[in-house]
Amino acid sequence: MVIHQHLSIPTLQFDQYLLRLIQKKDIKSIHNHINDWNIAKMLSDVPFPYSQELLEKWFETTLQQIKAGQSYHFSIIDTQTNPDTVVGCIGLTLNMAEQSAKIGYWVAQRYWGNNIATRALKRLTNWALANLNINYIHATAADDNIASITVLKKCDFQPYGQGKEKFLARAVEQPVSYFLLQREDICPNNLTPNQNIYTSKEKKILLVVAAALIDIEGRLLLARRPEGKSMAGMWEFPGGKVEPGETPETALIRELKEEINVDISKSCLAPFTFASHEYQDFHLLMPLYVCHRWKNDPIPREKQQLAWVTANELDRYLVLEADKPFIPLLKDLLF
Ligand SMILES: Nc1nc2c([nH]c(=O)n2[C@@H]2O[C@H](COP(=O)(O)OP(=O)(O)OP(=O)(O)O)[C@@H](O)[C@H]2O)c(=O)[nH]1
Repeated sequence: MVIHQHLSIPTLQFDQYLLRLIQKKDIKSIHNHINDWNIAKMLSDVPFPYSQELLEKWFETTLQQIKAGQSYHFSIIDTQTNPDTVVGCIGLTLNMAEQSAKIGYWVAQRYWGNNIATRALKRLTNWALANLNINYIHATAADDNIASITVLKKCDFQPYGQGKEKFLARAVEQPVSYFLLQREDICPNNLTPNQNIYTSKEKKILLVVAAALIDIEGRLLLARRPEGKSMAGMWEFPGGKVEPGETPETALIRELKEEINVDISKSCLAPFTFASHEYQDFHLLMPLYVCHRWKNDPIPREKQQLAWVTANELDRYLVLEADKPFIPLLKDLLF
């Protein structure tokens, strides 16, 4: 799988609700909900009244953007009432050059007070930072939109500035606040408790082993940390912690089998370089081995995405901080 190819976009569930991509059959319901002054006045690009014709045009453009992998717009569905009951919408528009996305959402007035926006925002931001090629998500809220500002703060968005923006429904410029959510805000690279910790006077040292698997076409295998793990969405080299009683090589052979189902023998592991990197809570010491031979095609066994990457493509992948010094060395090796 290559990261700029389009993802298969899942349906994202939370409690009794789900987020599924917008569909044409939602138009009528969305039109009814959004044609409400209390909703329209808070959305900068929604006029009031909002004609169905204009909404249909927005739908067409948005569906094209979704097809092109440039945006992700979901209807929020309440599964307990009716599988077609739309209670609101939430959408992300990507800025590929900045590796960022802008998020916007609304919930129909009759469903207010159920914490739906907060839960939908958490669900979508967690998924997006783990699965899209982005580093941060930003949002804008009108300063009188106290409910939305509260939702953003509950979801760990940090305020980073203020400005003025035109709101179509109000036909005036409106003071707004800007908010930002970075990967580190939702999943810091914390140390998970493990026996493999050597205490130094300063920081605990964590010994991890990793492999650069290179195939016959000269491509390198990267794995993406899945949703739920610290630093979800960042790319890394397959591997893991050295357990008590293991050598680095036996640990790596075990990890590669567990994570990607490949069988490797010790003689195929060539020490290449190492990382010695200070994270906030621990100091990582990580030998990196190069390997050209193994048995079985790598398959993701821990819900992680895998990517075979050429030297030219390497810079597009957001790798963990400790791995950054590996990239120029590996490019030299692959070219
Ligand atoms: N496997 C691997 N880990 C890396 C790399 N770079 C890097 O900083 N690490 C760090 O080394 C540690 C690896 O531990 P791990 O793979 O066993 O554990 P994990 O955090 O994925 O999950 P877990 O502790 O819940 O099992 C993590 O803190 C990870 O952030 C890398 O290229 N490969």
